[in-house]
Amino acid sequence: MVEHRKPIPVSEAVQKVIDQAHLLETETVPLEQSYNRILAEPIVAGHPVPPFDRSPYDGFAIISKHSSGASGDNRIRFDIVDHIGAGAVSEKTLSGNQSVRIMTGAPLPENADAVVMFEQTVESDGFFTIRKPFKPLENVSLQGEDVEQGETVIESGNLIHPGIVALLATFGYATVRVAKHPVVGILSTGTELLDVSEPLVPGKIRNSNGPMIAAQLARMGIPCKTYGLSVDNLDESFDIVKRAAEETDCLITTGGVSVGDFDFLPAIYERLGANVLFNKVAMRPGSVTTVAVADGKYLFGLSGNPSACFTGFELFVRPALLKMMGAEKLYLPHTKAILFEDFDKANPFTRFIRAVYDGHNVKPAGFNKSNAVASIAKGNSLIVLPGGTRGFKKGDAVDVLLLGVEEGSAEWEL
Ligand SMILES: Nc1nc2c(c(=O)[nH]1)N[C@H]1C(S)=C(S)[C@@H](COP(=O)(O)OP(=O)(O)OC[C@H]3O[C@@H](n4cnc5c(N)ncnc54)[C@H](O)[C@@H]3O)O[C@H]1N2
Ligand code: MOO
Ligand SMILES: [Mg+2]
Repeated sequence: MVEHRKPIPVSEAVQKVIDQAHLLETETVPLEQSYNRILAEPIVAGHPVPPFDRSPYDGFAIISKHSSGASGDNRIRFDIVDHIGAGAVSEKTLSGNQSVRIMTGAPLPENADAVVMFEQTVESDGFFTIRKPFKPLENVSLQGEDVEQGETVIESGNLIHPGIVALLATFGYATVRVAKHPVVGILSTGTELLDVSEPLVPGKIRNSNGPMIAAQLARMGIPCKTYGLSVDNLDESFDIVKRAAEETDCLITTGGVSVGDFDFLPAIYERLGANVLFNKVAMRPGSVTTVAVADGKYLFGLSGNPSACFTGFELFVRPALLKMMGAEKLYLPHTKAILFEDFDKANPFTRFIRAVYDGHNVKPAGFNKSNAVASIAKGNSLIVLPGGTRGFKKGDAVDVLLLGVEEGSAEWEL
């Protein structure tokens, strides 16, 4: 008799999954290898930025009070007593109408408190004149105006993106403490599966899920072990899953999780004594997505249908791996967008539709069945339509989850 499974809401399923995450250890990597890793220490400013008062322009450093009263009819003259570029420090201490010719990034000389841009002067040999008064600190980048010494600028748990790399470099982090990567395995199950280099033969298809998931992991900067293909045979599949689970923190299988005669993952979980968190989610595609935990290891049983498999990774695997790495922002970023075409199908379950989002409008990325592959290739986002609804019209505001965006969201907003 066919097993009847009880679907649970997507948000509950996501919560159940991340609740099982155990924190991985940390390691130190060279700054050049830190991109896309999860920061495992706060970035604390070891010095102010900028570290000294400096000129933001190419021009002349002056004492502002000596410019008072300057006008078109009363040009005020300053003598040039020194000349410095960025990297040099002037030995001069200004007094009266003295000035230093100074380039962008150079520290202000002693007593100077304003900078006149070249464009604001008329220059002659050894002096220049100006036609407007300057205020104290006019055209000065003050020490610490960007970051104060001792400030925690970025908290632990953030993803290291290029801006964070710049900040790390600013403070001299030649090495950075980051979360270790989880060891993730991928096993594609299905007697029908061929390797990508094999020619098609009747009844068979090429394995697209395995390479797709490896790329989804690569997008997160996470390497993987691939366990290749396994035929739908309980004993054989059990042996591979058992070994793979021992060798990894997280094993992702695809296929074999539904109620078919050759869907063996449910039996494998049982034989392993795994704790099945759920085996039915109120979502389409991916309703049969199953997640289990055995000996502290995640076993993600993603559906074999490519669109369901893709969605299952983004919704469940991604936040779980991020949580293991101590990340703060676990979820795909969410936005609202305007539906660009009618969507008349009923949504008994929450529906995730591969879609193209252009910053304002969103529309389904073509053929949108669970077994579709082209719409995964064309989409850059997922439209989310709540369960129990139907009849969305062009012009309606809908929820959208963005794919492939560096910075995630700290909240599950759906
Ligand atoms: N009687 C029922 N039948 C089905 C149900 C159900 O509730 N009752 N659920 C359907 C839903 S929904 C889905 S989704 C699929 C899920 O099936 P499985 O996860 O067990 O996956 P398979 O049966 O192994 O494969 C499904 C489909 O995907 C193709 N596939 C598998 N692996 C790959 C791969 N690595 N690369 C590309 N394509 C792959 C496979 O050939 C099948 O066409 O079950 C429904 N049935
Ligand atoms: O699990 Mo299936 O993908 O809902 O269509
Ligand atoms: Mg099946």
